[in-house]
Amino acid sequence: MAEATVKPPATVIFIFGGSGDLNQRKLTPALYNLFIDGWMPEQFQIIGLGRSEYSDDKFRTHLFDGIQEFSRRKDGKDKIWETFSKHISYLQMDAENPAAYSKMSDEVKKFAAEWKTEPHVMFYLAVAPQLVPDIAVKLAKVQECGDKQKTRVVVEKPFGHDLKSAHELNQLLNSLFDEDQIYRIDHYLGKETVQNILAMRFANALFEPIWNRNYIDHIQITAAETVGVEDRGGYYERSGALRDMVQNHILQLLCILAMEAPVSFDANEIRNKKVDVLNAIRKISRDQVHAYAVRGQYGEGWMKGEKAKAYRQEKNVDPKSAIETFAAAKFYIDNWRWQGVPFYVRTGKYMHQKTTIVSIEFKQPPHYAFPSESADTWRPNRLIISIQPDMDIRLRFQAKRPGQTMSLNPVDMIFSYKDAYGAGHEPEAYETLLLDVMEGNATQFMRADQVEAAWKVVMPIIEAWEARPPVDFPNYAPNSWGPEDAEALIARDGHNWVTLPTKG
Ligand SMILES: NC(=O)C1=CN([C@@H]2O[C@H](COP(=O)(O)OP(=O)(O)OC[C@H]3O[C@@H](n4cnc5c(N)ncnc54)[C@H](OP(=O)(O)O)[C@@H]3O)[C@@H](O)[C@H]2O)C=CC1
Ligand SMILES: O=C1O[C@H](COP(=O)(O)O)[C@@H](O)[C@H](O)[C@H]1O
Repeated sequence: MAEATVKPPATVIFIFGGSGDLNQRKLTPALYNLFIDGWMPEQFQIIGLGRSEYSDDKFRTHLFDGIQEFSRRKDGKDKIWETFSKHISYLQMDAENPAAYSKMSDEVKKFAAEWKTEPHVMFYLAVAPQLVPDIAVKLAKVQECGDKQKTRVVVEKPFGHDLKSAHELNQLLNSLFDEDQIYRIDHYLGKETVQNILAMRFANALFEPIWNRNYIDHIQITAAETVGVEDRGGYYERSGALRDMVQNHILQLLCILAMEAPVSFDANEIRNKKVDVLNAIRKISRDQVHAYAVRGQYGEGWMKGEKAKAYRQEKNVDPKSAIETFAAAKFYIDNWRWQGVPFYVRTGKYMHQKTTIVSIEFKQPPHYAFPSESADTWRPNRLIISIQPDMDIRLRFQAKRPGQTMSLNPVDMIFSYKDAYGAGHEPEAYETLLLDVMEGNATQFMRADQVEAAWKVVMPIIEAWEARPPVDFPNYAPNSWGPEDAEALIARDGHNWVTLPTKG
């Protein structure tokens, strides 16, 4: 990340779930990296909240361990950490106890007096979703002690459990806070390569003219993980792959790929363009779900030489669980740009390869003038955007093989972030998004209507699956690409899922 020129205003950051996994793994490492790069405000305090008992020092050590394990910079206990850690403290409180909230107001007042300015206040809700409504109601009272315009509430995913609960949560939050105070976070939107799709599409004249149904045959999005559900069985049993990944991350990616060109980078302009895409996705009727969506659950097996438990054997998982750990679907967008172009998406745990890629496959040239034998090696033009772990963009096109015959074969033109900018300099998604919150930039966050529109897309699938428990679970092995039906979903249309070669 480039060095900061203008820093965000003085800010007190309260992290509900300060003692939790997300804070240790992602949030504090992100704030630490922002600090190293000079992006943190001159005056700031990070206050972790939770019921667990921690002294400030013990809490700092716990977070430092997280930095050592998870941060992109694993710096030792040096001067920078020493300075940074002075800005961290811990407040033991039960979020369900209304009386505890006065301690938060006291903290804000204390820092306002110390810094001689009324600070911005960020409430980051990194807690289980069922706690969010209650905390939000109580926070509305805390904000009354300060300047409403300086208060921001960050809500982690999952945002609701279904359309109804998401709508109710939106109504509640909108009754307590203004929409521009609410930051519904989706960390995929903070990923460098995801943001780069916007740059690629809208800062170049090259792609936009062919970015439509006239030239694009179909689009694929794969978000595959090599990890299983690990110790998140309790959460996952109420979620599943469709709610956990498709409703949010994958549909947001689809929006960025399919949206119309924005007039400006104003938050609402971008969100309007994205919500138009969601609203145009063809509704799948419940009785058509089997033709458009596939679910899977991993059984036991082997993963990279280690024995892997079946999902149904994981901690806090029902031994007869019908929850899917894999989901694939085909969507159509009914508008002028995308009519008839299928968007295939898939995501799963314990897949063969950790990879998030977008593949855009172009149509055949209208006329093939080359010798007929060269047609054997003809492959469609394909643009692959690799989001992680490698960050690159590769364009496949036909080239003439050197020699006296007109012999063609497909080649790749590759833009690699690592080669262009060096490795390890790119900020983590949470760095970008936390800085955006401090700066009051909501462009990469979801608006209420976007979240609900995304739920509307997946609800028929959820309802059909819940109404008809699977008979074939578990139906895929760890270290595979999911159930066979997922191959059939795309093979029926004459295509295959695209993968990149695994690196040595
Ligand atoms: N972990 C991850 O990688 C990701 C997590 N998320 C989301 O972030 C949120 C948090 O997840 P995660 O950190 O994994 O969950 P954890 O279970 O690790 O943490 C939950 C936190 O909530 C706190 N908490 C629970 N009840 C109370 C209470 N009554 N009062 C105060 N604090 C309470 C716990 O603190 P204590 O026990 O000390 O009270 C703990 O700090 C979830 O919504 C999750 O979906 C989203 C993306 C990725
Ligand atoms: O939100 C979530 O995302 C992670 C995958 O994130 P990534 O940045 O590693 O791709 C996923 O493991 C988790 O189940 C889900 O809740």
